[in-house]
Amino acid sequence: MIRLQAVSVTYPSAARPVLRDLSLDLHDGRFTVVIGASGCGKTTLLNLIAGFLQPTAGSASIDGLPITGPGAERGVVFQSDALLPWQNVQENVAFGLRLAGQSPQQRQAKAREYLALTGLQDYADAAIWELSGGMRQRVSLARALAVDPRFLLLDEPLGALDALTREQMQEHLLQVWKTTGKGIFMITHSVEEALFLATDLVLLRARPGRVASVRRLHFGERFAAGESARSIKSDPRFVSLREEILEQLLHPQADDVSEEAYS
Ligand SMILES: Nc1ncnc2c1ncn2[C@@H]1O[C@H](COP(=O)(O)OP(=O)(O)OP(=O)(O)O)[C@@H](O)[C@H]1O
Repeated sequence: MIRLQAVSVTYPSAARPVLRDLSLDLHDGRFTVVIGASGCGKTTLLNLIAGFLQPTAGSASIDGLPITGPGAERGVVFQSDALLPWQNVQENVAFGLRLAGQSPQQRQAKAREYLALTGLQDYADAAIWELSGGMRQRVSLARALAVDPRFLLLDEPLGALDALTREQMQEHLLQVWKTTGKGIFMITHSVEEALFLATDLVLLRARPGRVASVRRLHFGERFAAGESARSIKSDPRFVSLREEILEQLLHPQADDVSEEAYS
């Protein structure tokens, strides 16, 4: 488990903390989604978990050991895909494996496995510029998965995609989550996306960033168990919760921190 305990972050150039006294647990195998107003500190939170940033106060740990930097058990996928345009799809997926010292045969086998998992088995030899935005994000996902991290950290990975591709990618992410059993931590600006994917939905308050609520949800689990996305997204409980969270984002109230459970 990854644990943030009473973390605060103040950037050297800033007078006020971006995150203050924030505590959050990320459980193995669960899909934690963070939503909050622009600038409330979501990426800062991800950077803490990834080990790119150290807290000014409080602690970030994995299995009780301090997070002191990036680690192979935490794979990161950014909004812009950061693929290497001079390498083909398979070489991009195998990139981390080469850094890990694996042989060319091992790299090829692993890359093929994760290309199949992300539905790109027919594109191993394709150039990056030949791919659509959704396919590029799937290559990024395959590259992060190939080094077999315990947790995937996704910073608004679907933000640049058109609406239809985005819905398809949401379904794809749930399938990958179900197949691999990885813990996922994801940032999104879409309330509907957050509700559909999350087992743990974290709402952040702004200035300074802190946890307003953590909800346990089961909509993504229902999709993983075979229910259709349309049926889930039109479920009255889904619709009313979407409106409730939108209202909380648009008109934040007092700083009550709550733990709630929804089906
Ligand atoms: N390296 C930095 N130095 C100084 N200030 C920073 C730095 N990185 C982020 N900030 C500031 O911290 C605040 C939170 O930024 P962050 O990117 O974490 O928020 P966010 O919720 O991810 O935003 P968005 O939803 O717009 O992507 C912003 O006001 C931002 O300007």
